[in-house]
Amino acid sequence: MHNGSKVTVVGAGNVGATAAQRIFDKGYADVVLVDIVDGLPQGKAVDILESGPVSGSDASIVGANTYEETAGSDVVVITSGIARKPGMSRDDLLLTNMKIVTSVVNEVVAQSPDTVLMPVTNPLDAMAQRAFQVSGFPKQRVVGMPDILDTARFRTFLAMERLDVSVESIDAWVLGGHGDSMVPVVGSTIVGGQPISKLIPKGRLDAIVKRTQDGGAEIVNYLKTGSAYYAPSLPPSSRWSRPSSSTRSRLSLAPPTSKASTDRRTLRRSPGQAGSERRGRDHRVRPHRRRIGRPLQRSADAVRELVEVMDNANG
Ligand SMILES: NC(=O)C1=CN([C@@H]2O[C@H](COP(=O)(O)OP(=O)(O)OC[C@H]3O[C@@H](n4cnc5c(N)ncnc54)[C@H](O)[C@@H]3O)[C@@H](O)[C@H]2O)C=CC1
Ligand SMILES: CC(=O)C(=O)O
Repeated sequence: MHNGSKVTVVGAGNVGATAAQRIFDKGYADVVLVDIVDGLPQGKAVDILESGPVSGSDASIVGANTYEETAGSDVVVITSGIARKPGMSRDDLLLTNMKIVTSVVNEVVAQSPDTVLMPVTNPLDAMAQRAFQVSGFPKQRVVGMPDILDTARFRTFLAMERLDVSVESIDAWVLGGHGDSMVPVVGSTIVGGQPISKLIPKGRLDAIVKRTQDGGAEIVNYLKTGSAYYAPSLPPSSRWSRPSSSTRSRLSLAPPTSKASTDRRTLRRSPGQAGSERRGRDHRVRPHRRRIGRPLQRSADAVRELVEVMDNANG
């Protein structure tokens, strides 16, 4: 059932182990699960492997505390790092996770120089930027995950408004960074061919936008000892192997060579699929640029501040 691809997942905690399980279950790739905790990735990998006869997966999965097994990975998903607790923002994780992501990227790139890096660790935009800097990869090979999550949350909350349609019929987009200032684009949200503003009153839409922006905090406040991991562990690699009409956009990052270029590049979540889809998306978002321009600028500023803190920390 698997297709010969190899995905490494670094971090065998909540997000990493769940992502590994999903990739394995679907047979998208053989999986290497890496963690610094002795026995943790090995134990989880064997446990997942033993589920193969039940899930019907013939993929392989191994756990490791070092990186030799990861050699030749097509994709490396980076989930290693600390997660926030109630009262913390994603940004509070910055310097601790910067050091972890830096060392992990050095290790994985040494083994898989042609891989695609997919950082998940928070604060995501800053970590993706870090991975980009440390790896020296072209921006197309450093792809942050969160817009899949943010957009999934937005679509879920819209679907809860008794629209009586499948979530698959809700075509929506969230732009900007994966932080409190993310920008759900109400103006380009379409349900069954209808603009969302025709189906849901403005007050409710405002509340849905806010709930999407606070989606991570909502779950942290329930869990108290960690953050969300089921929705965040959607295996993005499946998007590459199985593109569909509901393919979401992805965030790619480029170097902050100037304020303007940081804004433009940091905030462009480029569809990771066909050029035709990209043109379609641009066409849909362009009319709303004026309305979302300022919120996107705020989101870019927030990301830039984090990148500057990292640069000053010189880690
Ligand atoms: N961008 C996004 O949308 C999301 C990001 N996250 C972030 O993902 C990260 C992981 O979250 P969880 O899995 O819930 O945390 P967790 O605490 O369950 O797992 C983290 C794992 O990383 C491992 N680790 C730490 N340092 C390491 C290193 N140097 N090398 C290898 N492994 C190392 C730990 O041993 C632990 O097993 C957090 O930073 C969290 O904020 C979580 C959900 C969504
Ligand atoms: C953890 C996180 O970033 C989220 O749930 O959005």
